[in-house]
Order: sequence, then structure tokens, then C-alpha cells
Amino acid sequence: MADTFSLQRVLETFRSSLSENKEVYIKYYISGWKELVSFMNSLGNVFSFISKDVVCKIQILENFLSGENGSHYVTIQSMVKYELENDLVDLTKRSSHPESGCRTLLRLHRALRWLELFLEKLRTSSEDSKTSVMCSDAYNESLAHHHPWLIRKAVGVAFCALPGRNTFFDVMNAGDHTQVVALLGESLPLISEVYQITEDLYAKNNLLELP
Ligand SMILES: CCCCCCCC/C=C\CCCCCCCC(=O)N[C@@H](COP(=O)(O)O)[C@H](O)/C=C/CCCCCCCCCCCCC
Repeated sequence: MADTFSLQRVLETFRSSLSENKEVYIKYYISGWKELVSFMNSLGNVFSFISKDVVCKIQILENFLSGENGSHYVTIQSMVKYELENDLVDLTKRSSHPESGCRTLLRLHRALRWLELFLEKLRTSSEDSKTSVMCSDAYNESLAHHHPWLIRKAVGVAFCALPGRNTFFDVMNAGDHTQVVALLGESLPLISEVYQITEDLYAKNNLLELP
């Protein structure tokens, strides 16, 4: 992963994560999240409790991918099939498989919905729009439903430390603001497609509420 964040690289990783037959490669899905974590880290320490959680989840998935059963973790589809067929998922309460690939990826999948909503708000925002409001609205429409009160409060405090829209656009490293908006327009359909494929797969297998 390069030091400086680039929105273009996020776009490329999510593009690479889709196979020809619309499976999602975990390796590139993870790379997309790593890029996003590097963006979040550049915003300051107030976000470190969030990035630590994402890094931890990325690490769990990377361990599966590089482990002895790694060939089953190439795509989200193969992971779901392998873990379900081999009873490797805690379906109702956390017990013998508290950190399965399926439940770990589900947490990132829910966060991808937040990202999709946030980026769409950013793309269509006006110059005087507040990133903290866009971020918090996107959060309340998605991830907040899955978080307890304490986390929601901590996240609310972190949102107040977000830089303004102009700084945000600059950190994306994608040219002037018109170019950023254009690149967001290019990235969003890909992010939405990856999200929807995963959502459908998880829904079909009753995995959307994994503990
Ligand atoms: C294209 C560039 C512009 C946008 C860049 C955004 C970069 C964002 C990078 C990461 C987003 C955060 C992803 C959060 C994943 C959260 C996963 C989760 O829900 N974890 C909780 C449940 O896990 P388990 O306990 O069941 O294992 C965990 O409890 C949560 C811990 C921390 C709180 C997570 C809050 C997420 C808020 C999302 C907003 C992030 C704001 C970043 C601002 C740029």
C-alpha cells in the first residue's frame, strides 16, 4: 500500500475485486479497505479506534486467505460455501467460531453501505455542505442500526473532528474538485455493485444477522 491516499486506487481495487462472473475477490476487497484506512489515518488520532477495528477485521480475513485453507477464501462466494458446508460459522450466538470469515466480512460489508451513502452525499453536496453532517446522516441510515449506544456516541464525537469539504476533497488526491466529483461518480456504481452482490449472497444464505 502506498503512503498517500488516492481515490483512483480505491476505484481500481474495487474494480479488480469483481470477477468476470461477478464473484468478489477477497484479496482486492481487503485492499480497498486498506486504502480507506490510510485515508482515515491521515485525518488524525481521533479516528484510531475505528481504524483499529477495521485493521483487525482485515487481518482476520488475511489470515484465512494465507492459511492452509486459503484456496477456499479466494472469493466471498467460495468462503460462504466453504464455511457453511463445514459448519464454521456461528449462526445464532458466538461460540466455537466467533471470528468466522462470514461474520468478519459482514461487518465490513455493512460499513461499505455507509461508505456508499456517504460518498453519494459528498458527490452531490454543495460547497457549504458539512462533511460531519453527511457522514453522520450516512451512519444513521446504515451502520448505526448495528452499533450499541456507547459506540454510536463515540462515533458521533469523532465525526465532529472531520475536516471541511474542501480539505476532504484535497486529501482524496484526485485533482480539482470537479475531477473528484467525476471520479466519485465513476467509483460509486462499482462500490454499489460489490455491495449488492454481497448483500444478495448473504441474504440468500440467511447470513445478514450473524452475531
Ligand atoms: C473515498 C474516500 C472518502 C471516504 C473515506 C472514508 C474512510 C473510511 C474508512 C473506514 C470506515 C470505517 C469502517 C468501520 C467499520 C466498522 C465495522 C464495525 O461495525 N465494527 C463494530 C462491530 O464489530 P464486532 O464488535 O461485531 O466485531 C465494532 O464494534 C466497531 C468499532 C468501532 C466503530 C466503528 C464506527 C464506524 C463509523 C463509520 C464512519 C467512519 C468515519 C470516517 C471518516 C472519514
